[in-house]
Amino acid sequence: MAYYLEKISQTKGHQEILKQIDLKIEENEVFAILGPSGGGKTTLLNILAQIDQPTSGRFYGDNDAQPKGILVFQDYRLFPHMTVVQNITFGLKMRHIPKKARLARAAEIMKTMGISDLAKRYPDELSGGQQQRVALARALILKPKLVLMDEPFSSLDEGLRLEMLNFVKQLQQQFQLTIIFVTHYKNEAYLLSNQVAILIDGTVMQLDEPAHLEQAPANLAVAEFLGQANFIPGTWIDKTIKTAIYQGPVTWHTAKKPVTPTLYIPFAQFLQLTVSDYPAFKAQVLDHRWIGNLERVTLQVGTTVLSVNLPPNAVTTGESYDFYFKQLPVVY
Ligand SMILES: Nc1ncnc2c1ncn2[C@@H]1O[C@H](COP(=O)(O)OP(=O)(O)OP(=O)(O)O)[C@@H](O)[C@H]1O
Repeated sequence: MAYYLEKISQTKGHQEILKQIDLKIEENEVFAILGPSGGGKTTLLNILAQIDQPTSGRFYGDNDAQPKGILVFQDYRLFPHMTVVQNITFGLKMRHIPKKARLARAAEIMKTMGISDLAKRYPDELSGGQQQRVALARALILKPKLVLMDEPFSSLDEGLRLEMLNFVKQLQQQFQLTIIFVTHYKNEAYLLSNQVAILIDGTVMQLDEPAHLEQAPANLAVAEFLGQANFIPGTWIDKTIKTAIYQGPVTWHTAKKPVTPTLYIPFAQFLQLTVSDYPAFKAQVLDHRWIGNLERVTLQVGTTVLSVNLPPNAVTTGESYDFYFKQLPVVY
């Protein structure tokens, strides 16, 4: 079943927390809602979980059906007096699923999550990460129609968080689950979902693929939230922009030409040392640091300092280089 959010608004007191949210969530997909703190993510999930009523708008399934079988995944506490397999099969037992079928389903899910050998242990004999895996297995074994997850792994360290996200993805595919996943970490959203909705100030500001989001944020608010970019204020001189580091032609992704333009230079994929049709500026290298397969290079142009990602050993500290835009630079 696909799910539809139609013009959902929520007002509390005088505050308009959600403004006319329209979204469609396809069956068997992980749909990521990404946004800063206070953007309205939890308020929206509470409406989808039917804990709260919207001020206006509707949440419904195919053929106007009321969504059922919704599971909110947030409580990791395991039953301390039950073994791992008893914890995992508890929900199925409550639903009167026969023991043989319960154990078969538990065996399948435990195998996926690499916890088969923990089956007979009690929660206090497990590491934090193992407990998380059991909790995830215990929830998803119920094969809910729709799973809502509100920053479920935000308290975990990065390694464990990525591991849990991989399990979510695997279980989602194995059990054909529909998941709405809310987060303020863009990498989590990108890892889980091909379509990401950016929720800022109660408005879905962009619904897009991760790569396109980074290349062409819909507006300045989205670009600033996604971060990893330089924002240089400028003024118009006819159709060109004048900033402290660059003067020349630009383009914009917003519907209207911005009144006070801000030059947008993401760290990645916008600047290069190879000559192009779009000369940018001459800059001195202040610093360059290894960040995986690239280097984060700090540049100075006049009194402006900016950052850019370049291949390793492309530059030397103290030297000056001519930089070029890969394409016509963008303003917001
Ligand atoms: N009951 C309420 N009455 C008034 N304002 C509220 C109420 N609940 C939430 N808000 C406000 O609505 C806005 C959105 O809150 P919400 O918790 O949905 O955001 P969020 O994106 O989930 O943030 P976080 O990631 O910090 O949890 C915030 O400004 C919050 O202060």
